[in-house]
Amino acid sequence: MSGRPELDKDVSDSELKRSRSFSKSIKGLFKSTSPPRKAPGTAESGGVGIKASDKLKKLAKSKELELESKRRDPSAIPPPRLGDAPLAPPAAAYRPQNGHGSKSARSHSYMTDFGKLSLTKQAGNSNASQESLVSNDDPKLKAKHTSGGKADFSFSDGEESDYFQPKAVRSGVHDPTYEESSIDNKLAKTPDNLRRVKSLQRRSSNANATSRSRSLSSTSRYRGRSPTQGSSNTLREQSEDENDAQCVLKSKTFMVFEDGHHKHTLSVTQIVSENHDEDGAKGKSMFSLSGFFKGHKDDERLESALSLLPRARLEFHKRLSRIMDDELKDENDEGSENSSRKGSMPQPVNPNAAIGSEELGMISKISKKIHDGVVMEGSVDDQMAKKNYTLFQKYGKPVGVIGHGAYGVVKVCCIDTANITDERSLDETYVKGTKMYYAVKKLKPRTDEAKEKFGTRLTSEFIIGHALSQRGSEDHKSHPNILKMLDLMQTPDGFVEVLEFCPSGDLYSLLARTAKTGGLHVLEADCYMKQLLHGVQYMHDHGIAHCDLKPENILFDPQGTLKICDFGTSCVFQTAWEKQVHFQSGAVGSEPYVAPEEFIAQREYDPRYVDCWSCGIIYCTMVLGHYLWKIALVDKDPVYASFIEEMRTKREFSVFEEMKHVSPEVGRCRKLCLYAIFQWNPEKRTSVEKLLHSNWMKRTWCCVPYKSSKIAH
Ligand SMILES: Nc1ncnc2c1ncn2[C@@H]1O[C@H](COP(=O)(O)OP(=O)(O)OP(=O)(O)O)[C@@H](O)[C@H]1O
Repeated sequence: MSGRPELDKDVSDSELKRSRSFSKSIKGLFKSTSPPRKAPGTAESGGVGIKASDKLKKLAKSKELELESKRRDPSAIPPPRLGDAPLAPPAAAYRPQNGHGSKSARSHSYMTDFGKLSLTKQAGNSNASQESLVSNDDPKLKAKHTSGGKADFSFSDGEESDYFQPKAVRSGVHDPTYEESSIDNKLAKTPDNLRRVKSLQRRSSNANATSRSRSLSSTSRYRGRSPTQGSSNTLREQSEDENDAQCVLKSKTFMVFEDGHHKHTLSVTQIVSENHDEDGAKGKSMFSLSGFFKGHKDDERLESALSLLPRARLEFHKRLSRIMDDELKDENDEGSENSSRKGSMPQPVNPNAAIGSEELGMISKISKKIHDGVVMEGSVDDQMAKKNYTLFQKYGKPVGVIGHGAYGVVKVCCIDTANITDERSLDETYVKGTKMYYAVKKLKPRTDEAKEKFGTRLTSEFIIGHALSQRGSEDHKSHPNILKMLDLMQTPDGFVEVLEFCPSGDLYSLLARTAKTGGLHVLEADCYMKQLLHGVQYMHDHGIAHCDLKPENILFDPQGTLKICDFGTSCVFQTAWEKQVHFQSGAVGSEPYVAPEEFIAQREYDPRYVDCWSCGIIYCTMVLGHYLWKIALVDKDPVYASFIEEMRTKREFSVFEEMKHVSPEVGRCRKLCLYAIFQWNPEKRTSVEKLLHSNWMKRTWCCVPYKSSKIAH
């Protein structure tokens, strides 16, 4: 998302291009050009899958142990090699500039929009605000981990053995009575607190039931602990919280209770609190003529938008198979050249992949639409109108503008379910009272953009988003941390995507808002990190890497459920027909979040490890309140250069060493994870999956229960 000025102007100046496009990956399905690659973290040789089979795992075990012992060697981060230009600058480039030596680098800040706090000041502030909780830490634990200073660049033995953990943790329901050393649990150890925890757990299940008011699709297996809104529910829960557990920390966006649980209290955009009439006009400010004339013509075009998806709400795969069949039928009719394609379609070997034959059919259909241009000049296609609701009929009228993207405006549409008389299924989104809100993102080619490029971007963004939205579990429910892509509609002058609406904005805005008050609380950041990792892992499980993870592409609902969005530059590293992981080359994304291997010319990299790096940077941005560095190139960024230098000479990085946590033990686990993430050599880097199994994440209280996730909670 780039609907706002970038954090740093330089970032947009040097826009990074994508070397391996989505379409290229798709083309590669039938005519594979790149040989199967062995991905780091996969044990299989030859046809490499995301995960090694059990048998192969056993076979590889001895090798893994050997590798593991090597990884524990502090020299795992090698010094930059001269051969690795541009990562290896002349020696002078390593020298601290402007006084930003290894220590003073901490006071260097690239901070622009988040506020003018330097790192030193920021750390000081947040430490002070968190001090009250530190005293609750178990002194035994403190003593136990006094050694926890130096980085060993890997997880401790405990991290690995905890992989096979008791059911209570694996179930995905956070069980504070299990996690011995978590700060949350320590706080919950007194009989009084245990009683409160039980009461909270009971309430949690009640809340799950009431949360249905939030979404009309009540079958979702992923449900947040607290109901979205519906003022009575919110008020009831709030008062129960206050009765049951005393609030020990409160900020504008976050509350921590003495028993360790927390609650996010994100503000909601004004658009949803305004009262809109049937025509989408605001109840009070009806005479805002400028607004009326500005949006009017545009809205007219939106009104006639029709879905490119079939109307009937069949099961996802049936729905898409139908498109596929139609498409193949069309192609067969067109000529004998294509007629053999159906028969020669390879059998899927990877059922988890988000991109399968259904998506391929959709890509073909959408690409054709884009290529043929606008077919609905000025009026609604009669045939389609019979089958389809228009945008206004299905998603309501626009009630406001939520953002300006690089490719068009993002509007909010609202439909009052009380006025719906026919039988129809409604897509899951933000609900307030009887009103449902959708984000409607207009997509049109930039003036200088070639049709083909626009087509690639559109299909990438929509197909990947839509496929991920539908494949959350066995019963095709979505994942809580992936923004739902609900529909793609065609207007007389372009296309619009209909998205689940997130009324609490994006992480970038949240960081900007909270910068004045000391930034996010560390427990708040930890919870978001855990959600982010879950969302990214889910993408990776389905053969997709995001490749542009940054605060602008992370949205929130008011309860703090994090949603990853914007799949326009995502990479399909594995489709339904592939066992191997496809690597890519060339830098993609925003500079501060781009992993170092992406800058190495001609070097192919595993996109999953790039996502892992970006998650680490996002986390640091959340806790520091500013970028960790401007770009991961030693000759361009003195802070990154000092990171490399400090790691080489001292095997630690002062910024990570000085990051405070409310629990020293959790802080120690976190530090190990940070060192494991920021391995500039991707082959030595940890993975998102390993991070989710780390002691840091296991000790992190997360407010989203991942019931059907295979990842331990
Ligand atoms: N579903 C949504 N709910 C709430 N706000 C949204 C939603 N989608 C987008 N926004 C807001 O609109 C702004 C612009 O979004 P958009 O996706 O167009 O950005 P973009 O990155 O420029 O797009 P693109 O990457 O396609 O160029 C975002 O900054 C975000 O805050």
